[in-house]
Amino acid sequence: MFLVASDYDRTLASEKNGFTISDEVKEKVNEFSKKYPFVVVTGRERKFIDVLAKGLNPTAWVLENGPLLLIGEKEIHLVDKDWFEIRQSIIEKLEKLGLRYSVGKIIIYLDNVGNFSNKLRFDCARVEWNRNDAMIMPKNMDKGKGLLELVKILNFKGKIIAIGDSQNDIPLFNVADYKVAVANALDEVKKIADLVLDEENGKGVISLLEMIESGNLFKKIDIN
Ligand SMILES: O=C(O)COP(=O)(O)O
Repeated sequence: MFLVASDYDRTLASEKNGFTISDEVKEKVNEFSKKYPFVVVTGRERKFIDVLAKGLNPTAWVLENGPLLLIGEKEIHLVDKDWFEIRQSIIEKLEKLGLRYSVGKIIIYLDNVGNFSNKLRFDCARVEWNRNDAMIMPKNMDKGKGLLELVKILNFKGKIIAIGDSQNDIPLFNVADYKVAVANALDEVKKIADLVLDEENGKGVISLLEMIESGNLFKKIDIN
């Protein structure tokens, strides 16, 4: 038994299409998800996914980089109440720094703030990067922790195959049994992957799913 956990931006969907998922990738994932568990593990908020990935029906979602699970219409928030006080104090600091941010149901997003990385450090929160964009989130949370909570809820006990491209996928790779990087992944992600695909973005995901369905992946690895 295995489960596929896939990142969204620059993995399922490409920047070229403004991160809207292509029909080809959508159809493949929807068909695959009827046979095997397939989870999208993304930094994105639900409101963007509802538009960009309209019609995509994976087994479940891990959103906001870990703390928000979506199974069917059931939303589960993995967060302590005191986080919202902490979040408010961080927002005040961001205001003082004059940085533009947006707030999800749980986490804070900042785009294009690579130059501020040394100012974006907090004792009471974790800052996760996706290239130049930052996400500020509860300290004990990341994509890997969110996925492990989901797996418990689904009562899934098999192996995890993860696919991704960026820094925030590294904690996801850390909980996976087999790690796959798309061709457009950052070098630091490719370095720790078990398999680096020749194809970029959604084409990479399709080729991984085809390798699984044909049994070719399991000739290379013992994951069953
Ligand atoms: O950074 C984001 O908002 C989403 O990115 P991800 O799907 O690559 O995690």
